[in-house]
Amino acid sequence: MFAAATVAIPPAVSPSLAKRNRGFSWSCRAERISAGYSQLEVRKVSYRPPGTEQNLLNETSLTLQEKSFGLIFGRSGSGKTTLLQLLAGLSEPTSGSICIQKYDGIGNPTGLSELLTSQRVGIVFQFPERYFLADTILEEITFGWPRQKADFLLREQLTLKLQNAIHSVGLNTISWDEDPQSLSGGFKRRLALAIQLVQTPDLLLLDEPLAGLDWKARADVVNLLKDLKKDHTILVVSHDLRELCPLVDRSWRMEMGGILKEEALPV
Ligand SMILES: Nc1ncnc2c1ncn2[C@@H]1O[C@H](COP(=O)(O)OP(=O)(O)OP(=O)(O)O)[C@@H](O)[C@H]1O
Repeated sequence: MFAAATVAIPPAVSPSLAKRNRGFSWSCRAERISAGYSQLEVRKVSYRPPGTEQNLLNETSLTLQEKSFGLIFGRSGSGKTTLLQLLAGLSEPTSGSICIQKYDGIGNPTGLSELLTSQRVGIVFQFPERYFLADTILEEITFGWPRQKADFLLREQLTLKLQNAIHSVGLNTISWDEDPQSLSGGFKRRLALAIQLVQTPDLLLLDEPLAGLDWKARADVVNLLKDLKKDHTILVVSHDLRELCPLVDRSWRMEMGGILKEEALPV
């Protein structure tokens, strides 16, 4: 199940977005070359939904370096989507933490780790197109953008990023006046990705990005993810291991009860 009501809606633009753009950038290429790298660190995260008796996740840990592609696979109901929801800040871990840690060129941590905030994460849930709300592509992407006069600068920044996002998902050949529902399956997924990319997330989470697409659209989305991987840190939950295998840098199997083990893809 996916908490899909948020799918088509770009995360509300908050002051922390502007702050993030002025401050630390996880994806700063120059810094990475001269002074090491940053990575996502999920540290012994357990999760028990309020009012329930059982943990859905049990001391889940993983690390994923910036600009890497991670894939989590495993049986239905094992807790994969639950983990993505925690990473996106939609629920809070019962224990453990989710951080970004910087390292120097020889792998020593530099400074304190920072908690991963929801403003730094973009998430595309399964079947995102089911939740498109607007009549045009432009309205769909700008839905939820600040409308107040005082937010003019923020809107201007988002507009600049919009061009990049549209270009990076290959939607630039399509009129922004088109109805999102008239797009092909593959282009609907592109639109869902563009909505998230406008917010320049440090981490992009995708839940079953190939689900429900025909073979052509699946190949298109795989190629798109290959391109996005050059500039983004991507963590995917999927059952489509064979198609995604060439992109994967690290993979984990989730077992029932939310137990995560690093393991090569069984393909
Ligand atoms: N809020 C909740 N309260 C209680 N149980 C929940 C809650 N949310 C999810 N679950 C249960 O937790 C388990 C893990 O669900 P989750 O959707 O994370 O699995 P999944 O591995 O993503 O499955 P799939 O591959 O089918 O998408 C399921 O048994 C689900 O019914």
